[in-house]
Amino acid sequence: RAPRGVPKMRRPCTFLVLLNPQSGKGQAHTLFTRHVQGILQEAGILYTLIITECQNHARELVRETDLSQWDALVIMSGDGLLFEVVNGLMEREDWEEAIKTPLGILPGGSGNALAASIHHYAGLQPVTSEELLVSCGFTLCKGLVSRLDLSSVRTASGQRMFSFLSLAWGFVADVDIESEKYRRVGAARFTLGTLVRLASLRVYRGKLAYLPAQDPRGPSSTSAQGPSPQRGPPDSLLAPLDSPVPAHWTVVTDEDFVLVLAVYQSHLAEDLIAAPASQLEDGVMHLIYVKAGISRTALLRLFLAMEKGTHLGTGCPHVEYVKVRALRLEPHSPKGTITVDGELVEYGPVQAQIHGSLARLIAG
Ligand SMILES: Nc1ncnc2c1ncn2[C@@H]1O[C@H](COP(=O)(O)OP(=O)(O)OP(=O)(O)O)[C@@H](O)[C@H]1O
Repeated sequence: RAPRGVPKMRRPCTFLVLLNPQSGKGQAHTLFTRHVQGILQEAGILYTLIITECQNHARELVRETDLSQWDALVIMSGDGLLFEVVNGLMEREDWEEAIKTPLGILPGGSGNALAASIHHYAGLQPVTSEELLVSCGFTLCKGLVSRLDLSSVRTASGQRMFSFLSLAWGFVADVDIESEKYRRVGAARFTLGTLVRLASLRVYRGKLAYLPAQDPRGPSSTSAQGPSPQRGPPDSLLAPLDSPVPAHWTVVTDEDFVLVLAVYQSHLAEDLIAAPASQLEDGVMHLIYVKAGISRTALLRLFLAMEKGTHLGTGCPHVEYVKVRALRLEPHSPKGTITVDGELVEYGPVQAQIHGSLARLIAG
């Protein structure tokens, strides 16, 4: 039975499953057939399976399709394909309705942060790989639909995207992108990437400012808002990127960082619990930043503790953690990497604000 207040999907129901055959170790289709197909059939769930052929295939498909045919859109891949689907839905004229289509995730990638987060939110013992896939398969069959926060991210060229997972700059973003070449080793790619990056640890210069979630003035909007969006809700907390941040924001005095990470789910990967306190619809971004001066050993210890989600309680003086509703990052380093949901985006000034409960997700 569904807990009180949690909507359950009607039966029989029909899913559109979008599967990226290249995700993770390139075995997503086999994994789906072996571990998920049978569970869905036994649960009486009908589905149409579409194998994505290239980048943006899923994005274009959900932008154009008649969504009334489907009770849910299910993504079997890493987090990158879900990022495409979320943005495809937000690009539609009927975005407000479209983004309420229940989404489901089946881990087929090497990171699988959202899948691991859903498993964690259900209070289950941590599992990885195929066990996580089976757990997510059962979650889909239960069909309990939760609300999901999305963050609106804006870059200097005026690009706007919607993100369900993270915004990263510095160490984490570098590891995410540099470790793509090790994707064949699966989730271990991040451990490998972390060790390689630790050997060439560097400092990232820039300015960071944020609107704390506990703003005593309450959820105030700014008077100098950015351009009104064509699609999606207005970013009422953000000033234009070429203007100063609103006066009541907190401006971080340090300008030398090792990493800046805003995460809105508990997990950053199957075995990295970056924000253990995070929930699907807590209406905040969990901002974690590490100031320059941290030793390699301390940083390694931090990542090892992150595997258990205990890193924020280690008392490391270089680590700061704050819940925010909006933030702005202005890198000074001429070159660098910024990722949104693990995907590379335009490098330069970037800002984001959380939009609580905008999307829907099948979770436990
Ligand atoms: N058939 C395909 N061939 C190549 N790329 C594809 C295909 N289908 C989707 N893509 C693209 O692959 C990218 C990576 O997908 P995704 O992040 O879901 O998997 P992954 O990279 O294996 O997972 P993870 O991020 O967990 O490592 C996405 O940007 C997606 O658009």
